[in-house]
Amino acid sequence: MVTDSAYADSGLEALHSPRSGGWLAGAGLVVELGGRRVLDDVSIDVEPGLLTALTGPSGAGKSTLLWVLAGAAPASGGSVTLDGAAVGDRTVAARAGVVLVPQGNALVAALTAQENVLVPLAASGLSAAESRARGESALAAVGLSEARTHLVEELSGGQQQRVAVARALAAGPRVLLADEPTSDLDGTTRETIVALLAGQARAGAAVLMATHDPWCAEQADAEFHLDEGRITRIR
Ligand SMILES: Nc1ncnc2c1ncn2[C@@H]1O[C@H](COP(=O)(O)OP(=O)(O)OP(=O)(O)O)[C@@H](O)[C@H]1O
Repeated sequence: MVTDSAYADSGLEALHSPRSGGWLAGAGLVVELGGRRVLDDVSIDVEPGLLTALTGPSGAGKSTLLWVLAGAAPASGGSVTLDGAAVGDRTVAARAGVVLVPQGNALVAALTAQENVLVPLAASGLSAAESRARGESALAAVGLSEARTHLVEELSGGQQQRVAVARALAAGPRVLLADEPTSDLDGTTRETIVALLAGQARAGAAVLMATHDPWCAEQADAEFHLDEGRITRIR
């Protein structure tokens, strides 16, 4: 388990919005792609206050499940709810505080690290000063203060991954869905990122992390395992 002190050392506490976390639930989800059942009657609870791991082999359906839970991809069966209310499309889910860190980061390569973090904050209606403060704290927490003015296309894969996590944390999400957030990171940075995700959960958010990494899965409070579209709760 990642300790709270590891998180406190990150200096990110002040970022967390006082908004309480939401309980995100997928029930009986079915997704078919290319004639194949990628999610087969999948049910999952992403509970506020917990860091939950989603494990499983490559191609098991982890990314698909995260996208469906985020309202970013449709399911042909089942439902996704946040605190009992249906999660609509991505716009509605985003307004409700559901933040997705997709595999591949989805950063804008021609903007700086700082701009990538600030744009969604400004779009959410925060003042410029508040956005800047949150952005600086988030980038500092992932160890990228000095690189904040670098274009994303000039950053390494691991640095880009950290920018994507900083962008998500700065938003103060109620629900954070992170797809392989540590895949390109070295040991120490990996620990920092997992500590930040755990800290977000301690602050009340529901956090789901898809991961191939057994160490990352061990740090989580709960674990679901997907294999060939079928889900099992491990703990
Ligand atoms: N657009 C698509 N059309 C057809 N099949 C798809 C499509 N997107 C994904 N798939 C298939 O769905 C299955 C699940 O993919 P998904 O990316 O969700 O798995 P994953 O568990 O996240 O894998 P990884 O760990 O390698 O990222 C895979 O077999 C993949 O080939």
